[in-house]
Amino acid sequence: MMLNNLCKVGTAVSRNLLANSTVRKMSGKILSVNSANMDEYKTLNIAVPKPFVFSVELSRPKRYNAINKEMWIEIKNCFEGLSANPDCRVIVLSGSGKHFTAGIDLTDMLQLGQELAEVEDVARRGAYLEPLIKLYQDSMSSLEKCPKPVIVVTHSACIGAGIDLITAADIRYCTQDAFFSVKEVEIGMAADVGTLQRLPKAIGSQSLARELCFTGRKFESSEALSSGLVSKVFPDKEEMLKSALELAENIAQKSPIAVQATKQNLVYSLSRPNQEGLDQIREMNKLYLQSEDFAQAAAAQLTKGDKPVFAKL
Ligand SMILES: CC/C=C\C=C\CC(=O)SCCNC(=O)CCNC(=O)[C@H](O)C(C)(C)COP(=O)(O)OP(=O)(O)OC[C@H]1O[C@@H](n2cnc3c(N)ncnc32)[C@H](O)[C@@H]1OP(=O)(O)O
Repeated sequence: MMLNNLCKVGTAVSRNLLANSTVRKMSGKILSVNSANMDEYKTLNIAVPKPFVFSVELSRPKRYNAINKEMWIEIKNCFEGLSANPDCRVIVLSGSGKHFTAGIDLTDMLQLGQELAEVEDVARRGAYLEPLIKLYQDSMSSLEKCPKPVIVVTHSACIGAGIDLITAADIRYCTQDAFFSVKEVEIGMAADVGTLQRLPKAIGSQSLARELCFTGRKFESSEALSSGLVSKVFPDKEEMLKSALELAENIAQKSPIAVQATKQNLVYSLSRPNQEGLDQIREMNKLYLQSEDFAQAAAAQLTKGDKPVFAKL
């Protein structure tokens, strides 16, 4: 394989020297989030601000982007659609209006309470709730399962379900005025759609994660930064979005095979022994090291040539 790869690198070196960019045949996959149906979402604004970069904006500004049932469903559909969309390599997730999100829509919850009250038997109420909780869990997990990196940018409030959402993303930025709260205990419930699983890993301190989850106390951007929940703090939303888009553009120019395999292996390795992570990446790379991307990118590094242009994936 090594010999084969070296040959490929050699071929790619000469190809790169002859032509700095390669035109690739485009994939003809059927997409769930493509330019034709991007406008169909009621609670999300979807745009393509840069090549291969999608922006997804929570868009219920009058309700502070409180997540109602429609938004839970749309988040899931959107990220599942983008997972399969070869035109999408990186996603920037933001919130419109005054706050990033006020968490779950509490009026939806009241409505749910009324619906449950109409079901007499406790086991049947449980059977009604179980698939709903599963749907909401799958909605948040769709960010983590999406093989494309998700950069989330939060401003002002990020509460309750907002923490479930952002901890399922890959990279988190916030503004100076941002504040956070794992508010579930305050509304009398244990967080059940991802925070308890992902927050301790995101910040690396079980002690702090547990304190935040048991108390629901509000914490500011400075503590989000020092704890590792976010990796950068910006003076305002405009600067944050600009920087997130630059980062997204940078990632989008790299081999989609390399980036997506990297995300998949990072996510896979998070909750497994190192050996299992190594086994998975070995299985993936025995295929991916034979791809044109590897040959092209390695050749460009070797010759200090122009940035390669990678085919859609
Ligand atoms: C299966 C279950 C899955 C997931 C469960 C997740 C649990 C959670 O998400 S727990 C967290 C729930 N959210 C909250 O407790 C947030 C409560 N709201 C606030 O703390 C504040 O409103 C704020 C978001 C910090 C904004 O403050 P401020 O800017 O001062 O505005 P307000 O005057 O407080 O509110 C204006 C307006 O918005 C309504 N509103 C706020 N949050 C929600 C919400 N989560 N759901 C529905 N509506 C919300 C608030 O009631 C006001 O409404 P008016 O009609 O204007 O009075």
